[in-house]
Amino acid sequence: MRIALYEPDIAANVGAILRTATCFGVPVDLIEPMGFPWSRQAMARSGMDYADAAQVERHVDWDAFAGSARGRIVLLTTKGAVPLWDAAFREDDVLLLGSEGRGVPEHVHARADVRVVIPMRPGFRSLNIGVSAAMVLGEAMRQTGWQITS
Ligand SMILES: C[S@@+](CC[C@H](N)C(=O)[O-])C[C@H]1O[C@@H](n2cnc3c(N)ncnc32)[C@H](O)[C@@H]1O
Repeated sequence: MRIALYEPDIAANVGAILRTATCFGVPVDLIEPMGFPWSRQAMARSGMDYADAAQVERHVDWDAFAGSARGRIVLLTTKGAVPLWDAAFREDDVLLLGSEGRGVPEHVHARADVRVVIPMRPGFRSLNIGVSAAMVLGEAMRQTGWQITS
C-alpha cells in the first residue's frame, strides 16, 4: 500500500498525511509541482515531527510518477464510480489523492485503474484531503490485513 498526492497545495495537509502514513509504515509519493517549497524542515514546522522517519518519494511530474507506479492506481475522487464501502483493495494499491483546489485533471482521472468515492450527504462538495486519505487508508488496511512493521 502507498499513498500518492497529486500536486498538493497546502503544507499542513501534506504534513498531516505524512504523519498518518509514517505511523502505519506506508510510503508516500509526492507528485510535483506542489504549492509550497518542499523541505523536511517545513514538514517539521507544520507539525509533522516524524519527518525523519517518513518514507517519501518525490516525482517531478505526473508522467514521472505514472511511469514508475507499480500496482493499481486507486484514485480518491468525488467523481468516483465505486463507493468506498463496495471497494475491494489490494496490498499493492496506490491510493492517489488530488490537489486541494483542483482535484486531478481528466487524463489522470482516466488513467486510474479504480475510482473510489467516499459517500457524503447531498449538497456537500468534498472532504478535507487528509481526512479522505485516513478514511480510505484505514479501510484498505483493514481489508488487506496490512501488517505494521517497525
Ligand atoms: C479538497 S478535495 C478537492 C476538491 C476539488 N475541488 C475536486 O473537485 O476534486 C482534495 C482531495 O480529497 C479527496 N476527496 C475529498 N472528498 C472526497 C470524497 N468524498 N471521496 C473521495 N475522495 C475525496 C480527493 O482525492 C480530492 O481530490
